[in-house]
Amino acid sequence: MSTYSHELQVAQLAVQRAIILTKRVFHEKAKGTVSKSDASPVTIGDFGAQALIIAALKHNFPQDEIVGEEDADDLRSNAALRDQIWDLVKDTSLADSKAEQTLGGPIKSVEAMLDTIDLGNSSGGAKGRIWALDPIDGTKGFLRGGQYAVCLALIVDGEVTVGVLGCPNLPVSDTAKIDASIGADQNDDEGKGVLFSAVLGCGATSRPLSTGGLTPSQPISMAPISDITQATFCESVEAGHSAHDDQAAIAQKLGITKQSVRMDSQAKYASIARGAGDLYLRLPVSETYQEKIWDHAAGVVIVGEAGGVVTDAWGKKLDFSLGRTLSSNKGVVAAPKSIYPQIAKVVVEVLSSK
Ligand SMILES: Nc1ncnc2c1ncn2[C@@H]1O[C@H](COP(=O)(O)O)[C@@H](OP(=O)(O)O)[C@H]1O
Ligand SMILES: [Mg+2]
Ligand SMILES: [Mg+2]
Ligand SMILES: [Mg+2]
Repeated sequence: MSTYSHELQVAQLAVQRAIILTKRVFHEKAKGTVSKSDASPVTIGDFGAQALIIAALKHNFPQDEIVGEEDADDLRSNAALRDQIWDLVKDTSLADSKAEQTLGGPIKSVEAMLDTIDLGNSSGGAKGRIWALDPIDGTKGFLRGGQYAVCLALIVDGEVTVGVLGCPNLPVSDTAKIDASIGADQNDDEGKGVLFSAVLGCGATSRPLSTGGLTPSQPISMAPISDITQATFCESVEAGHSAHDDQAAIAQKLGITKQSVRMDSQAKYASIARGAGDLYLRLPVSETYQEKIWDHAAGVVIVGEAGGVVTDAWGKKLDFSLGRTLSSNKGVVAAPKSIYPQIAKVVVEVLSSK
């Protein structure tokens, strides 16, 4: 077995199992949404997926730390919400019994579920093995019926080493370039659901999601691009998460004529890694906001292994060793190696002229 193959296998199966749960919630009208202290939304899907994934990690790697986005505080004071989540969690398992066994089987009780969710409370850091978990990335997209991703990465001594992104609403077929329709109204499951993975130094792959064991994978790589004016660039749907105006100015300076493709979540990283789009721009909207490690860890290693470069808006490598946030970075730029220098230069020009 090659290095990290067990970690990769567990991470892929854990994400795949969690997506069985998130898809059930996605297709329901009432998603059990509560508002967090920063006014952002969280749903029963986020809590349930975090419980299932942490349970699988703790079963296989009891010593590892976990930085998970959610905690169980709201559930300890809200019995109705807690019971709704438990109903989903206790009934979610992989259809392949060997795969389910690998993950340690079901969580034993509602109390164990709450404690498991709270195991995502690591403060992160530069030493040892730390998993970064975003149980639903793009919660606003999830609520809107758009793209979302279940994201898991292993950080070893501050370096992202394994990354897995489950994207239930991306098309299995990677032949088509993405367009504006990818961002919205994904209510039909037909031909959708992709699991992306990478191990540092070993390349990136994709495979169709399943509800049992892992399906065969294929290598992925970014699209070769010589003429930057033909590039497709991706950005968030939410104007509150990245600066649409700065991104439009950068695209214009680069001579990009195509409309940007707006989609929620790390599905943007996945889409450029498989060559369905070319660039991902995430310019900061606020001086004070610090990007969260779970919003980027998996995407960064997948894009890197697919032949891309990911830095912050000033060309600095993203530093995952500083805790739960990327406190020394601002914004994100992701692009194929060949055109990255051209883009980085224009990003700095646009930011400096403000
Ligand atoms: N002001 C801000 N700037 C950048 N990112 C923000 C932000 N406020 C929230 N976010 C993050 O943006 C993520 C979604 O990114 P995107 O816009 O690419 O879909 C959210 O993840 P969650 O949905 O997991 O909470 C959240 O962590
Ligand atoms: Mg959130
Ligand atoms: Mg997120
Ligand atoms: Mg999230």
